[in-house]
Amino acid sequence: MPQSNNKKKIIIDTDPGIDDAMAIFVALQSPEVEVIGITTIYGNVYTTLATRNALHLLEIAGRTDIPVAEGSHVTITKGTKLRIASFVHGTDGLGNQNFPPPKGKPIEQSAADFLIEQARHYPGEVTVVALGPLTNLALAIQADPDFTKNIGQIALLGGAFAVNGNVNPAAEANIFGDPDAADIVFTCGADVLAVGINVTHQVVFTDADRDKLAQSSGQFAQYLCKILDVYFSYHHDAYSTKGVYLHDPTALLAAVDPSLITCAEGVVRVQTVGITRGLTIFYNKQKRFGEVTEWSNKPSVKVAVTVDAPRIVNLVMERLMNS
Ligand SMILES: O=c1[nH]cnc2c1ncn2[C@@H]1O[C@H](CO)[C@@H](O)[C@H]1O
Repeated sequence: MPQSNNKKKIIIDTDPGIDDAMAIFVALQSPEVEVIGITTIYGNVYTTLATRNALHLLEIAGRTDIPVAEGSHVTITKGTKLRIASFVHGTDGLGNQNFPPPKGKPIEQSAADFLIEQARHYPGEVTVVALGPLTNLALAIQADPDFTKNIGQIALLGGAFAVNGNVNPAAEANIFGDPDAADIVFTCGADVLAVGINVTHQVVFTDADRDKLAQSSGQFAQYLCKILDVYFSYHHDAYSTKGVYLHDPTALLAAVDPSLITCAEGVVRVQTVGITRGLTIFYNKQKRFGEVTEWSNKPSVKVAVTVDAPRIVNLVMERLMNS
């Protein structure tokens, strides 16, 4: 597919994952977007499998021109006790389909080095859409003092702002995966947009939507219908919603078209210890506190507060069916 220069350059940092696969396909089908790379991380699966799945998805899409850079296998504090959500996505991360291994290989560069290099190469132009724990971004921020200036935007799927989490009542899965990294990203001073489950839980892809997708001859539609079963079963068991949450496609589309959401601006800090580890606390700057707090003098970020869910579901459907 020929790429023109006025497209938004996007790197997808991802742990595929069924809704990650949807987001990747939607991105590849979005005329406003040029996917310049995929970086991988643990979360829905371990990093090695995330890399394998990213390469596989690009092969399915016929887009092996897009580089895949493998990310960290451990948290920013070198933690190895990772929480892997195979119960949401299947043990292979893609609905227990046991696809053959991809032919391609990741590039030599690490995810963090790739992020640093691309941000430096296209200053102010690259959007990172982060769909997993934020370790790679935190590593890039720590390794290169210019990264936060060079990066255009960090649009992340993470957090549960003033609602319960999905790992436990406090924490959302991506932030819980590496709370220290998340706190580094939220306070780094870059243009950060957080799309949390307070918003994505409003974007439901129903059983009827899936039936419609199944009737389409679109190649991405057909592929996704094979892998979606496990994701639907999990949602039927865990929630009383008749459908699945479109977490990752919502974050991707919000980064591409900000008119799909409204945001509040303020400072976000992340709880890194204790029973509320992974909790995201947003300070709206309405009260001038008498004393210095952990939120004082920290840069503001944007947090999504409302979403045009019908328009997102339509966009996802349209782009997957026309493939
Ligand atoms: O209940 C859950 N536990 C762990 N991970 C989940 C759950 N539901 C969805 N996700 C995964 O984590 C991100 C959203 O938090 C999404 O990427 C989704 O695939």
